[in-house]
Amino acid sequence: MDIDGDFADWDFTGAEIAAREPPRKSSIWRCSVCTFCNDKNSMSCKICGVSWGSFISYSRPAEIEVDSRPRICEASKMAKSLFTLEPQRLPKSAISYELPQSKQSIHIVPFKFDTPSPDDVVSTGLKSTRTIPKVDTFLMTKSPSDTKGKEKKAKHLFENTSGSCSTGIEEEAQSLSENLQNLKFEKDPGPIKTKKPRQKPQYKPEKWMLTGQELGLHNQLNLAIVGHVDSGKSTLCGRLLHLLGQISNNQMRKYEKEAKDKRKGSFAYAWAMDESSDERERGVTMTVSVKYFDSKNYHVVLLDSPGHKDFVPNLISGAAQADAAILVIDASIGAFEAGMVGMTGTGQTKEHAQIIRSFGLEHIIVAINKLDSVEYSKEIFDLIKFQLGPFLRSCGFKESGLQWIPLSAMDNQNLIAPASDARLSSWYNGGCLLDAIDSIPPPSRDICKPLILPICDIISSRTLGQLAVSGKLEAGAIRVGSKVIVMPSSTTGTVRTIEKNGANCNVARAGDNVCVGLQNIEADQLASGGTLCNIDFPVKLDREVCVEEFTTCRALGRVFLRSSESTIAVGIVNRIIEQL
Ligand SMILES: Nc1nc2c(ncn2[C@@H]2O[C@H](COP(=O)(O)OP(=O)(O)OP(=O)(O)O)[C@@H](O)[C@H]2O)c(=O)[nH]1
Repeated sequence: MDIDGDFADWDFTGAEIAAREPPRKSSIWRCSVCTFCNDKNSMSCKICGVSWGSFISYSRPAEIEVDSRPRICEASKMAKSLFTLEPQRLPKSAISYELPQSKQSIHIVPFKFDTPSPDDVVSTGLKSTRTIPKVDTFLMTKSPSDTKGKEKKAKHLFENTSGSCSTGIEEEAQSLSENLQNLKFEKDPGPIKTKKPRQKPQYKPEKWMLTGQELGLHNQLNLAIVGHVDSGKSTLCGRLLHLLGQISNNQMRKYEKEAKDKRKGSFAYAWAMDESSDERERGVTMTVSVKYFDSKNYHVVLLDSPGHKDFVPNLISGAAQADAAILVIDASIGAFEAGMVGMTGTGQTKEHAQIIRSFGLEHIIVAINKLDSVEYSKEIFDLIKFQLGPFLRSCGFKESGLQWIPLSAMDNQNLIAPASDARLSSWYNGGCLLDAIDSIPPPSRDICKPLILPICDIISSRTLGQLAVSGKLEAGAIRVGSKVIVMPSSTTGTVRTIEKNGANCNVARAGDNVCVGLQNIEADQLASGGTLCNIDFPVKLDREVCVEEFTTCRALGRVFLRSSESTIAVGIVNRIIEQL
């Protein structure tokens, strides 16, 4: 696979990275992301801009045992640093060093965290600003033939400046030379011999697949609810469902009583979403909980995601199914900051925003919650907007894709109607949360393409039969009796039942979240991460993971690499190369 994206040291082991981090007493420090040797006085890396200071604010990394040897999970630290960059500390323009003796100048372009999203790159042709000019930044070259000359050049710079100046240029030249020595050059494998991509026959959708969209019946909006742990996501969802009649008063009274009996009275609304006893006991969402309500414009599927960092993989499976998101921010004192950075670098606000943008989501409602705990302060609302806005824009969200809604889920302020509390209504006269949801533009659906249903979960239920899979239809349509092929096991089966929005139905189309009961398939032929496909149009494969080129199917063209419980790289599949 040829993968494009933002990568953070994912090709090194934690121990290797640890070995490379210089002791602070040295005259240089080596950037753990790009390995560039920086002057001791530089607070951020001159190549990639990662802040040295951001590493030291973390507590000592956990040691884990691998093959009976202790290993330090430094990769996790590196990844965290990506999400805790402080933009104002990055060098804003290219840095030029004049080396007077050699009459040479070195021009270094700073790292910018404003890479266009994969969607922008593909659909608008935008390019990342984080490119490094070949001629100027010779340290980044990997061609062995280039290297000899450039190594000479660096040594020459070092020799010419050594001992003759005391301005830091000597150290700079030394670090250049060291950087060259530390680069490992792989033998150039030469051009890769590839087969031409297989020509697929043209797909023609059948009539029954199209009707829903043509009649305008299909306004489903899959809405992921994300945000730092305890920001109030489940409470917000529970409140909305109760206000919109999806939870009866009787049911709500039952939740209140049960929560009170367990001394967790404040979690009554969250209990509507967190249904497992483990989740209720711990007061923490662990899996993505799915509920529905109807707004003026949409049939909304709420995907309440876990906020705790241990459950980010579950959040990813929720984000993968979403069309838009609500990012919930806790406005209470200290909580917003914890979500952004946290004392131990565990703030999930940034990571979640990155993840949802990487899944191509363009519309995000920032719900600034718990304003009741700060007297509905306009200053706090503005401050959060001021601090979070630039970060969201740097992730690739456009101004037009962002909506900022002040609210209190607990006090029912500004959820489905304008705020009644004068402390909020005195300064806010914009729309409520439900208006913001209705103003999200309708998502486009690939109904006219062959079926693609990535499998999120394998489930067994009485109504669906012994074997069923759940997930969101990314493309095409499916109906009871459809023959499907399961990839990567390449086994065929028949759709026995379809469950959508908790009820049985006969047809489901792109955009629907469904549970599909299957027959004539064995359990060991199904796995999460696999894909149900049209029998004549299976996804291309050369090993046991289902991917498609991004331009063909966005959902199967995205790649996330996670290590030590952190997202360390995101990217897209540009090309699937079949080696001869
Ligand atoms: N004061 C105040 N407290 C709130 C509000 N919304 C939620 N809470 C409280 O915040 C705590 C956490 O709420 P949850 O809804 O479980 O938070 P969460 O984000 O779903 O938690 P995870 O899914 O575990 O990350 C509970 O004690 C809630 O009562 C609010 O608007 N105001």
